[in-house]
Amino acid sequence: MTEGLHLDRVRIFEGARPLLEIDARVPPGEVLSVMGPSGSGKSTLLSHLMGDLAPGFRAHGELTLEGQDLSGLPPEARRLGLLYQDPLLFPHLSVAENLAFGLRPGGDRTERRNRVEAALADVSLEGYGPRDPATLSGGQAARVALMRTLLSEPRALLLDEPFSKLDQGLRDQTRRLVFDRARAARIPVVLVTHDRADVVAAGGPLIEL
Ligand SMILES: Nc1ncnc2c1ncn2[C@@H]1O[C@H](COP(=O)(O)OP(=O)(O)OP(=O)(O)O)[C@@H](O)[C@H]1O
Repeated sequence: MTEGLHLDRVRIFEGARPLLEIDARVPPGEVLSVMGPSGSGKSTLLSHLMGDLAPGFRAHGELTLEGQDLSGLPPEARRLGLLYQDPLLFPHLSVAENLAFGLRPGGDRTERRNRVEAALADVSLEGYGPRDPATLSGGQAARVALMRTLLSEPRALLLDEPFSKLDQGLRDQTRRLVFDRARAARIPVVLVTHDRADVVAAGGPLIEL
């Protein structure tokens, strides 16, 4: 099987200290959940997938996405989407400009604007384009961040506790949105979380570090 994301005997060391070892296959549209105590290396694993390990860490093993070996690729060539706890919208750009930032190059002005507007409508934020991101609620900002990431057409989605700051109702709604979108786009997802409810909602396998 060459589809999806494969982590084959991936081992990460912090200096000489073994930090983690993981072996997993994530088919398109499926969510692999990763849990573990603080400091067990969950965020480091995502950095490794992004091709952005901090100095002092090294990794062995193979990372393959859609049959392509990721190891030799710089972060931007991997085309992965990463969402954090904080939406990290650019404060000096409007909501629409934040979304346009996610768009891949190409298409004329009208087409790009239409795609941004469609993305806003998709998450019930019609008319929010000109807004300053600072005026958005937590849930609205999370939806904009998700759409900005999806507009970049990532080949896989990496989630670092993206729901943990949302209140209960919003958390359920936002995670459903993320998982549904990933399934529809058939992109594999790696979800780092401390919340068992995320794992249940994700419906895929769980690895505990
Ligand atoms: N940028 C960095 N530079 C140096 N060491 C780091 C860096 N980021 C993390 N570490 C170290 O790497 C190890 C793993 O940390 P990591 O953040 O991956 O854990 P985590 O499982 O994501 O923890 P948490 O649940 O608290 O977010 C820890 O020993 C931590 O101190």
